[in-house]
Amino acid sequence: MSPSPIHTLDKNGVEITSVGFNRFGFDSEVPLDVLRALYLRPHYVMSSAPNKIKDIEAEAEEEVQHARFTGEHSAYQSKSVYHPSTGCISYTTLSRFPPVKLLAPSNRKRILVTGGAGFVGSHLVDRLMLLGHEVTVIDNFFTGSKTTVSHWIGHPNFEMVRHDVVEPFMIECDQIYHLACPASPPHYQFNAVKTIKTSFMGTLNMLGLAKRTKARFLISSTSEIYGDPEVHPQTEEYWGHVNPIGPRACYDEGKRVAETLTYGFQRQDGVDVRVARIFNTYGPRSELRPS
Ligand SMILES: O=C(O)[C@H]1O[C@H](OP(=O)(O)OP(=O)(O)OC[C@H]2O[C@@H](n3ccc(=O)[nH]c3=O)[C@H](O)[C@@H]2O)[C@H](O)[C@@H](O)[C@@H]1O
Repeated sequence: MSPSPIHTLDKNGVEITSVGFNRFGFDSEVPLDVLRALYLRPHYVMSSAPNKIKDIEAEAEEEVQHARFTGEHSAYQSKSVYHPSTGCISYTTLSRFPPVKLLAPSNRKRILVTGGAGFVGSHLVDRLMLLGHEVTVIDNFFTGSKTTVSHWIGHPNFEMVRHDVVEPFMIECDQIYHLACPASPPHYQFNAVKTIKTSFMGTLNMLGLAKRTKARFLISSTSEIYGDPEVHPQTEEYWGHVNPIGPRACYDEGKRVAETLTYGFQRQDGVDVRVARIFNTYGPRSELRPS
């Protein structure tokens, strides 16, 4: 038999079922059991016992006790469970997230990922989140989709902003991964001027941010900077063979100028930079069409 619900009485012995008031056209009345559902359950839980049966029993008992105060509103609260054996912490709000490492604040980086809703970006976001960092994604969703990172939305370490990198973006961060750019021929040729503007202005804005915040900066470049190469395989010393006015130039030359900017900021301003020239990639979340 489940324990009887808890009733709170006022000084006249009348049960209190709500707080706030509804008068003068202003309604601030909230049922008490809804409020209790939000604040009564312990938010932070330590779990050292991998014993599943014990955990399930303890959780069931907690549910019963919680339901005595909260009636039908028992599932409204977030919870954080720390597992000392793996050093991970699981956060639960209304949905449950994969466990991420619990890092000491000094090891936890504030990381900005531009283009983080895209194919490569979303896998990077997964990795950084699982490692326990704080990740902010900015993306204009031109080719990316919120669904690629929707499993992190609501997580306390995750933020997503709809923003076009051609406009400046101000944030305090320790690292910047700059991936925002249309990457497949139909996408980058859709608006060639915008593509090269994104590469140039976007990279300039992100390098400016890296300079101001002293953030480490990585840009995802491309094997296309080699153009139509005369050397196979291409080594980093090879400078490429690019047609500057051809239909692919907006992407190829855009990434080349982005690399030039990146090394310019390194030489002039001491920005800590990395360039990753990505060759053809595919996998889960990539589009099922040739690119
Ligand atoms: O292989 C490569 O060379 C490319 O790899 C990735 O591109 P990928 O993940 O394959 O492509 P998408 O899935 O289209 O991701 C690009 C992301 O940038 C975003 N984006 C695009 C254009 C723009 O102006 N702003 C912007 O935020 C898109 O919405 C998308 O989320 C990198 O994001 C590119 O910078 C890199 O050039």
